[in-house]
Amino acid sequence: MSVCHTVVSEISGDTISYQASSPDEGALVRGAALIGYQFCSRRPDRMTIKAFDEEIEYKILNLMEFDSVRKRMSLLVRTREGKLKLYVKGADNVIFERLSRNTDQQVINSCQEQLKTYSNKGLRTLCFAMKDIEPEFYQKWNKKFIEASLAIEQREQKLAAVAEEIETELRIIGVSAIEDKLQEYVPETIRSLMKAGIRMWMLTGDKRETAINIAHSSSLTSTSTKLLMLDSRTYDETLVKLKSFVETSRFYLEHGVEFALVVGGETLHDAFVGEAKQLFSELCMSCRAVICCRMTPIQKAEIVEMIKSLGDHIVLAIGDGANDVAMIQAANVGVGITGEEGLRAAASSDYSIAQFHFLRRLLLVHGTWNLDRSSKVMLYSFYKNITLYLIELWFAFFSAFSGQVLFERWTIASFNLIFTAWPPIILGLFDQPLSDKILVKHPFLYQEFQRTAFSASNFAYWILLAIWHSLLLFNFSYLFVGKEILWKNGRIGGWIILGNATYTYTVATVCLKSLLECDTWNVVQVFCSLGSIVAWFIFLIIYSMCYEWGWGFGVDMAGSTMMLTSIPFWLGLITIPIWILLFDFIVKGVQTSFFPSARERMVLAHRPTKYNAFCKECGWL
Ligand SMILES: Nc1ncnc2c1ncn2[C@@H]1O[C@H](COP(=O)(O)OP(=O)(O)OP(=O)(O)O)[C@@H](O)[C@H]1O
Ligand SMILES: [Mg+2]
Repeated sequence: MSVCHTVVSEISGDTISYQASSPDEGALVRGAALIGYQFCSRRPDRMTIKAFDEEIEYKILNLMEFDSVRKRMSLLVRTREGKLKLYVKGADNVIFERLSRNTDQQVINSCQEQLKTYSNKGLRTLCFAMKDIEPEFYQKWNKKFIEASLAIEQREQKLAAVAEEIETELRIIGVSAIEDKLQEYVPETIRSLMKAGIRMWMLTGDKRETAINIAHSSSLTSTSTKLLMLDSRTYDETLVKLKSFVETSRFYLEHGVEFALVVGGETLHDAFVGEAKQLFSELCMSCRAVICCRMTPIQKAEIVEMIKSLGDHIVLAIGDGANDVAMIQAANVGVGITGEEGLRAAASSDYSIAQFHFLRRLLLVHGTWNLDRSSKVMLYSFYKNITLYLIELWFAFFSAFSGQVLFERWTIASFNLIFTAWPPIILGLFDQPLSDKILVKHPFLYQEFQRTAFSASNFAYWILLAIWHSLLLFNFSYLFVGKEILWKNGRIGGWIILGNATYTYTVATVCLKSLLECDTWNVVQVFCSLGSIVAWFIFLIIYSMCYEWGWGFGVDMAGSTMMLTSIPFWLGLITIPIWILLFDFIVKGVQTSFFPSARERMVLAHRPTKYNAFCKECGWL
């Protein structure tokens, strides 16, 4: 424990502190120090340990580093007496495969017994083994090792192959167990996410018993969950097992029995082939949870790819170690946890969080808000553009397809750029359909928002609404300022007055519509919507003066400010947007009162009790 590792020590005064890239190694070295074998220092070629009061120095000859595929590491040292010793530590299955054939069966049995006891308690286990190396063998082997270390191509594979040659005929020297404490609120988070309709899979490099235990303690499975163990070694065996499990799962589903699937890394490649793949995916999709143990990083990524290929699934992968990087990158959404295992996972993820339980807020609150906001922004953007441009179409019918456009060209260009730019931006940034506390408290809302935020019918509704609004806007505008006498002196308007008035009513309707669509009003939202309408008036006044000031452009708009002195124009501004939006308001009111969705019921149930918000469904301030 105090020799075979890659921990680095820092000595300050009498105390030695350890820096370890793997928390397990740090724990083992500290554990060894507690029982009298203190690791003191490491230089590139030698290390010192203090066994009780005696200092022992080892010359470090070769280090075969740990990786998640080899699931072991080894260190070859020369002792003071000149003997060559290889120390190996790693996962139980890899160490047992490499033990000497002469190993006493009783020792193996007692180790396995001990490992079982530990892993049933959810502890992470490791096996330790060693071997004496003959100098002649070492000479030959070391040449190959140096060659592999200097290789430019496939260095890792070559080093692993050389290591494989020496890591044989081992003598077991013991097993260890480390408690891998769950972070805070892991069970609560998993329960919430499952209630939100998210399927949870646990992919771990750990052994089966430990994985099952951790699944229990993290609420992924409960005591009543039936476990289907898929641990066969051959394809035929896997196929037979899968067929019977599919039958069992159908029975469980019919009788409402909760069940989970446990798959080992060795079985996984068989489950991904031919007929087995079909059965495996059916089984996985019907389980409460899937636990995959003894996974290599590549297998984790393969599973993510498989789920993505099974249909319309969005996969989120969350992990904290370097062995989770491939999986995080393969997933649609990758989340890395920064912590004891370094920053590799966080660096390759889309979102990085410090604690697992932040995932609950990330998904249930920010996920829900973002989905709702993005859908609204998108639908609203389609709506406002269709509304404006269809008016041109109605005008084309009206002007017998003369080619004349209703709006002045700069005002058309400024519609998206200035006068209706801010309402959707603010809607997308600040709208809060429900407060974060409610969303965390009622995880089912996550699914409800997914169902209602965006759908083909919703999209069609907005398009039809835009067509309807554009028709109303054009016809009402024509009614108010098209032919009527607009001024006291008996003058009527004309094309440019009709165009500017229709544009004004459109900007007002579209900006007020954004207020009607957002679930919460705040100062910025109100300011931007009303401010956009005011901005149009300021633009109109300045632009209509440009020609007069001799700037050489804006001839079409010259003198348009006279529109502002017409009473019918102002009458139209007060009534047209309100008439148009009143219809929307009534539709919404009827729908919310008589056919409320779960989301609307929640909004009504949690409406603010103070004079601090606007609840559009019940229409009170
Ligand atoms: N530093 C190490 N030296 C030797 N063996 C190790 C070391 N760290 C882990 N192992 C063994 O290798 C196995 C695989 O490790 P890996 O890091 O891929 O997954 P894990 O840490 O067990 O699980 P997870 O996927 O949840 O991180 C471990 O279960 C353990 O038995
Ligand atoms: Mg790990």
